[in-house]
Amino acid sequence: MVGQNIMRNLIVHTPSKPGNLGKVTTVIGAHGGDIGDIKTLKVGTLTTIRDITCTVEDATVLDTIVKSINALGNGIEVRAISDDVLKAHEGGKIHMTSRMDLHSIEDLRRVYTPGVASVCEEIQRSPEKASYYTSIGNTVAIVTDGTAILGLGNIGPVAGMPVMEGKAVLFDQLAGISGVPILLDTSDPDEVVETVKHISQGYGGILLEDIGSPHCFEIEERLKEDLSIPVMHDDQHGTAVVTLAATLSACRYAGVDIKDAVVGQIGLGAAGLAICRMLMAYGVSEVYGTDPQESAVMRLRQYGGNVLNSIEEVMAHCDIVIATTGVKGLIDPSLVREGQIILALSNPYPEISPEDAIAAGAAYAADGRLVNNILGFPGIFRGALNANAKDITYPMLVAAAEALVECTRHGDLVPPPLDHNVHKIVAKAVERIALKEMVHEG
Ligand SMILES: NC(=O)c1ccc[n+]([C@@H]2O[C@H](COP(=O)([O-])OP(=O)(O)OC[C@H]3O[C@@H](n4cnc5c(N)ncnc54)[C@H](O)[C@@H]3O)[C@@H](O)[C@H]2O)c1
Ligand SMILES: O=C(O)C[C@H](O)C(=O)O
Ligand SMILES: [Mg+2]
Repeated sequence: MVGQNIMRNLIVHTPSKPGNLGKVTTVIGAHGGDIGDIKTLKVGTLTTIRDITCTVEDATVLDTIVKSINALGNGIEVRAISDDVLKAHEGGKIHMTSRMDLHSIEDLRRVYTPGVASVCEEIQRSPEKASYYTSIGNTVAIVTDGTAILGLGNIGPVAGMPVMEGKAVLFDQLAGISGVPILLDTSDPDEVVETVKHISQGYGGILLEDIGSPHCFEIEERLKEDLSIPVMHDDQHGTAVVTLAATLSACRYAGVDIKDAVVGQIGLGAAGLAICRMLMAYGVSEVYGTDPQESAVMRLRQYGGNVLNSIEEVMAHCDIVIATTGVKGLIDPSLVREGQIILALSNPYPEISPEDAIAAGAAYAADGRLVNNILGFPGIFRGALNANAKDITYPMLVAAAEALVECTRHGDLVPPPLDHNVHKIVAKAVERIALKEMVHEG
């Protein structure tokens, strides 16, 4: 559903009689509202109160829905509309907490002065003990310059903070990692690299997030080169891992060897170029891409990809089409061919909705809510930190993608993002490869 832009909660009162909820949901659906959760807040003898989560295209549609529900009459009424998304963000989504309780002066002396001094000295004598006696080894900096926040563009790091806090929530809940947002007021690669290098000793890893192309490429390459902790640009490699997993599953259902698949990538920025590179490195021989920016197209050529001139050409030529342009509704349903696989991954709005793609003949279709790097970065970093890896390598990323395929139920493209077991399996697979690589190096 392209354009399902706003989510609101409708507090609806109905007389406590069967059939009234049905009337309300019918009205919402008839006007194009997408119903999420329905919570019953109160069942009284006379009145039932429900909280209905509803996603709609814009405020006008919402207004029409509310008026139409109220027009049902007979005591059916929308009593309040609340914005639960904004409410959930009040005060921010994260908070640094202590792992120790302070109950006594003794606790204080152990946790803080003077006891703490001996731990400082211990680390001074043996710096490697910092990973044991501090939280550094389990903390990842989430670094952004705010230049490519989702598909919203260059809205700046402060406006992008809710996304960074979101990534920290996912790190914590899915991988037990502390994620600390770092907002940079510069996009200059020299300055970004210098700044991140200067703060890096406080972290076990660096997740670069929503840094736009092309400067993201240089920044990531230089930081990987200069730092001896794992560095990964999520929008490049986290996305590529999950997309490879989805592509592997899709090929399996279509009975096609991924190496023989004809893949087209629309948008060759951070996500798109990394997806192409990942698929080519995995052995897909026919990878095509398109992008209005000549420099983006040149980069694809450099890595051995083929260039097509338009979206129409990609849609006409490729069996699997992946889009990461940030442009809502870019793919016209008339371009979709029977049996095609369409992954329209831009957030918050896909290039074509899965429903429209399927209706137009696609065999499989997904958007960026489903095929999302949430399935990649938490487990990848958990595995890398567990192994004490100095880098995140291509074999570690492939292991993550293959672990995701293993966890995918038949008929789905990727596993459910909130299944903690999935993230554990990804982490284990990444850790195994990291340890193997370290043995080879050592
Ligand atoms: N689902 C996920 O997990 C996931 C992960 C990363 C990025 N994304 C989404 O992908 C989108 C792009 O992110 P990014 O970090 O790669 O941004 P980016 O700015 O680096 O890249 C966007 C690219 O799309 C190109 N583009 C714009 N209009 C186009 C058009 N009409 N045809 C072809 N190409 C076009 C641009 O020239 C640019 O090269 C965003 O919406 C983001 O939310 C999704
Ligand atoms: O944040 C997401 O949902 C995925 C991705 O990192 C994006 O930028 O869209
Ligand atoms: Mg991102």
